[in-house]
Amino acid sequence: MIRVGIVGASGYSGEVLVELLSSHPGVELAAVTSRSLAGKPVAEVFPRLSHRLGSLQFTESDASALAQNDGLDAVFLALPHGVAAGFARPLFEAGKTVFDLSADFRLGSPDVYKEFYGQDHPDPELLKAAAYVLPEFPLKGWQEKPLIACPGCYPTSILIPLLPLLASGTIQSKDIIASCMSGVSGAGKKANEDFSYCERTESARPYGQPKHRHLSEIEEQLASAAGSPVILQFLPHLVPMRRGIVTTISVPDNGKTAEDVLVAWKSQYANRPFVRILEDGTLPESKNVVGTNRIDIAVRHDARMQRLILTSTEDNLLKGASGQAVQLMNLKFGLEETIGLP
Ligand SMILES: NC(=O)C1=CN([C@@H]2O[C@H](COP(=O)(O)OP(=O)(O)OC[C@H]3O[C@@H](n4cnc5c(N)ncnc54)[C@H](OP(=O)(O)O)[C@@H]3O)[C@@H](O)[C@H]2O)C=CC1
Ligand SMILES: CC(=O)N[C@@H](CCC(=O)OP(=O)(O)O)C(=O)O
Repeated sequence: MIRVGIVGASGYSGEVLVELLSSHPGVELAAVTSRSLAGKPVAEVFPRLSHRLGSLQFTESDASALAQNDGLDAVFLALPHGVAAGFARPLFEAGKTVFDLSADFRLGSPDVYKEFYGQDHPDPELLKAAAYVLPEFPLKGWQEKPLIACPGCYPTSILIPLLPLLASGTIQSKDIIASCMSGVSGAGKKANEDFSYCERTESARPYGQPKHRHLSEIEEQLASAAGSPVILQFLPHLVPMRRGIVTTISVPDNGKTAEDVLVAWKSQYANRPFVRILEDGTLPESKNVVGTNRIDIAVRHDARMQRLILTSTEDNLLKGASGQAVQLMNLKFGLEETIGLP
């Protein structure tokens, strides 16, 4: 059994981690923390999961107490960026495996972090210990790293379609446009008028354009696959759904067809359980993946514009966050990749 803890479990991704890890057959959920819920039974806060939570209680989000807890092998950080790094350091020094859902260890350079996140990196030295891992496109040897940076939600929806195409030279690294729609849970559990029911129901809007913070992570990963710098236009939108991301990418066809894209995708994803390539004429739709750890992808060729259209959809809280983190835990600890995942 892997003994795990979740920090920041009162938030959206933390709750999904509680849901997944409390029913995972290879895991003992040993610690669940929150500043606002410390002392409360977890079963009382999440009644729909109460049948499998026993007498587990929320404890304070205290980094040194978690580091000193010999009953923990791995800890999931479901905390805001800037905060997560402060927890990662003591856990790392205590020899725990850390799965960080925030952006604190996703970038190679503290300068790029500062440019896109508007603050100094909290622990630049620790960046060297971290590995950014998209499970379908892993770096060699990542399992040896003690600190795993889980990819962001939008980045996952963009990288899965694009990485194999850039790595294989099917497309080139110029003039790529990604337009994405996210459900409101993507913003976290914010008590903010902009995310209230009346503001968001039946109303969608663009935001974060033209320089959303996820561009840094997306461009870094695309450049590493392409072997040269990549600049992307990223157009996020907030839409009235609870969960889900729908992404449409437009890219020059480089003389290639939809069939060429399918060949590159299949060679990368043929045996990957959570990537479904739609070849039956249907297009990705969020309702078909929400509640699962899957990402659906499809391609169309626009002969008039000489461009390829790549589409994807995922659940931002599963494949875009907590599901992907559990998938990474499975792989890191040598379990079957799909175990405990919907
Ligand atoms: N929502 C999504 O779709 C995705 C989120 N992520 C990332 O995962 C992380 C968590 O996101 P999400 O669950 O949405 O966020 P939420 O805002 O829903 O939850 C974050 C939790 O962190 C705790 N927290 C906040 N500030 C502090 C602090 N200073 N010290 C200790 N704990 C703190 C809070 O719990 P309390 O106040 O009870 O302690 C809060 O409930 C973020 O970094 C986010 O960017 C990644 C991919 C997708
Ligand atoms: C709808 C919405 O607001 N989404 C968030 C991104 C989701 C998220 O939490 O970002 P990470 O993947 O980096 O952790 C945003 O645009 O900032």
